Amino acid sequence: MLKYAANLSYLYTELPLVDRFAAAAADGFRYVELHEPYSRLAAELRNAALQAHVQTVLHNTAFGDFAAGERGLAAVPGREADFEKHLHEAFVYSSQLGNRLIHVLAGVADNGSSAARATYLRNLALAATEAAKRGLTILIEPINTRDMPGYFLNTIEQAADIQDAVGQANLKILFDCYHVQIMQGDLVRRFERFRERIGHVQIASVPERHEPDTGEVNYRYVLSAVAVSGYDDYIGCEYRPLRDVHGGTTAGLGWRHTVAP
Ligand SMILES: O=C(O)[C@@H](O)C(=O)CO
Ligand SMILES: [Mg+2]
Repeated sequence: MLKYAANLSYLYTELPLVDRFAAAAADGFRYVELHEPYSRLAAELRNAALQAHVQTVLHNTAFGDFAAGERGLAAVPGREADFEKHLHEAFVYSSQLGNRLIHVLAGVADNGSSAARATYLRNLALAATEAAKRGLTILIEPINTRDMPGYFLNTIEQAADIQDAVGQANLKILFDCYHVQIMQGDLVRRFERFRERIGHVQIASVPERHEPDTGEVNYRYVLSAVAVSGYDDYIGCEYRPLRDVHGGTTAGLGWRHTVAP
């Protein structure tokens, strides 16, 4: 049985963030994930999760100045001190929320640049070393260049190369099927090939990023292959509900009965 985590940055956005924990629980989710928890006090979110009896499994390091185009800082030369602040903040929230996974955002940087690569390796080594002391796993996620032009990390192969260069066991790949399908395709074979390197999976329809029972990807097939592989980490439900217009996130959860093993 795969373990599904409701992404509270995309699902239940009809509600304030603290109320989304209870909404997810009411729909049967036992796990949730977040992009940026930093707009709320960690204690407030922890209480919301505790009261709803859901476990937070993942959050990201901060985007930074989103309006100015920042999408994280790990691969951005010259911003190491700011990256370290983001990392520290992520650890503080994880100690409050209890999640063991932190997605470190690479940021916008030229992935042909040796300075950006060196900065990324330096920051990831630091993040993985500090995370290991806390029993945490650091994730890196290839993101498609259509949604995030200029983002440093775009393919699973590039992520595996970075993983090898950092060489720390608690640095894993976040395999977001939505991004992988847009950039590369061959989802099942690629998942199987990199299976041992993957620490988290996310799903959404392609190309619209709605519920996984719409769009071009056959998630019934893909998720069955993931289950058969013995994958026992989480599946993040990171989509923008199409059926919001018909009455909110809950109305679009039928896919859990039709495509989810
Ligand atoms: O796929 C995504 O966009 C996210 O998983 C993320 O963390 C960055 O926005
Ligand atoms: Mg994702």
